[in-house]
Amino acid sequence: MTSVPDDVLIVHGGTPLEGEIHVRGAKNLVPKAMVAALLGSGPSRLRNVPDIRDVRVVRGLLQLHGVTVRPGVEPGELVLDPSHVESANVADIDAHAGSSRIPILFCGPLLHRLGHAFIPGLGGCDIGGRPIDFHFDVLRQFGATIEKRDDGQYLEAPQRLRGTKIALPYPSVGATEQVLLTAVLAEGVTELSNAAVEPEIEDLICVLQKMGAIIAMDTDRTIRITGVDSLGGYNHKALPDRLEAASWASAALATGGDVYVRGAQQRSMMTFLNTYRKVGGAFEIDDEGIRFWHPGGPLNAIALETDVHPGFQTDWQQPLVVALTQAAGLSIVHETVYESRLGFTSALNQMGAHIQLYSECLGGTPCRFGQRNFLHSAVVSGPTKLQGADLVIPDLRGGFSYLIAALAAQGTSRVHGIELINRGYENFMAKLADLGANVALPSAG
Ligand SMILES: CC(=O)N[C@H]1[C@@H](OP(=O)(O)OP(=O)(O)OC[C@H]2O[C@@H](n3ccc(=O)[nH]c3=O)[C@H](O)[C@@H]2O)O[C@H](CO)[C@@H](O)[C@@H]1O
Ligand SMILES: C=C(OP(=O)(O)O)C(=O)O
Repeated sequence: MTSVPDDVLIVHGGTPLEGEIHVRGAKNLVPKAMVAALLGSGPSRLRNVPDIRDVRVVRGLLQLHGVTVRPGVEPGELVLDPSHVESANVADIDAHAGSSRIPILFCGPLLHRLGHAFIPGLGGCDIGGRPIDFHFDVLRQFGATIEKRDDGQYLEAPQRLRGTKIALPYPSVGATEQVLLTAVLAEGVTELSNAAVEPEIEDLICVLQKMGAIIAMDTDRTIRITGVDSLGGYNHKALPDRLEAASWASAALATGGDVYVRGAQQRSMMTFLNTYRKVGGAFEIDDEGIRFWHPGGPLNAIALETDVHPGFQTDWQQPLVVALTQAAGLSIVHETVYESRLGFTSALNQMGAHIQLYSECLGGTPCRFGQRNFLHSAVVSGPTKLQGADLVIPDLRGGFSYLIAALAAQGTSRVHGIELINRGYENFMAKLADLGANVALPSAG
């Protein structure tokens, strides 16, 4: 029998979410900008840092590597000082195994600084195989040697890493960041083709440019990096979390509510906003954020395909699927980024949704998973009334989706494993309370 986590939230559904919440810096940028501080000769200042688990994990890892991390003058500011990296004692690094996906990005900076690196096993959401072959292939191209042992990967750079010509088999976000964080101090020019160009990557490039890096982005997914001999610190305000913002937008739609997301930015959410409008959601953009609401009447079924940027971001998919259970007709969802990101729908079906999974590519575009028997397409038929249920959170976005479903449902749900949500949603319990959600921890009665 699988064990059920004992961190439970009791959700009494049926109340529309209404009010205002604030999103701060992006989970998918902030930890990487923190790693970039390792490349500098002086301290860096990062602002708009959210208090989420992935930030705490990277903070711990950086401290283990000799980086001093302390709060700055303004709330959400971190000052990262890498002056003592060379004398750090990393004996306890095993304790960080399985914590997040970020440790793999320490490779380039540590190789430049120390000539060697040890990377413990990675964590992150269980939504597919999540191999790291691209990362090691590119590091080898820069001149690193890699040895896999039982406890993790040992890397060495006997000489200064050299710029190289790299073509990624797929525009992987992490592998693109790996190249950036390695190429900036490598000798000569690196040309990366088929790069990922997500807004968080552009923001990381802004961070690196502030440190003294020379990075040019072409329009065709090619990034050219001219290596420099040294980098300084940076002062940067992290871009807001477009993934968290979209989650609250989906929650507003699914519960028939009205939520102002302070900090949400149109530019990084254009594809989401187009889809939101097609489904029948309303939004209004101002200089400080975006108001999202359900305008009344039926929602529209849509065809949705996730993709790399500028396509529909995969991390937006799970929360929006809950809103699609309330749309009239058949919606089609084709998940092309992760092979196993639709498993969370079986719990929605237990709540009354009608979602059928398929291994064929049901969107317009055949993807990498079509011939491989992965259930990566869904047909959602709606609208269906949802009923409260006992739910066990499977992954970060799936977890938030279960919260949305429980809030939209009639009756009471018990959502187990809520601690996982803290990995990417700052203070979500307080935000739920601010929006009038009827939720309680069991100990609070
Ligand atoms: C911390 C962080 O920023 N996480 C984000 C990052 O994850 P992450 O950087 O892990 O995602 P990738 O873009 O690398 O993965 C995309 C696809 O490439 C494949 N792949 C990737 C690397 C590799 O070495 N080999 C390989 O085959 C993956 O299995 C996946 O199918 O981008 C994803 C796609 O926007 C987001 O969903 C995650 O929220
Ligand atoms: C998949 C995600 O994150 P990670 O890469 O950190 O597992 C996510 O944020 O939805």
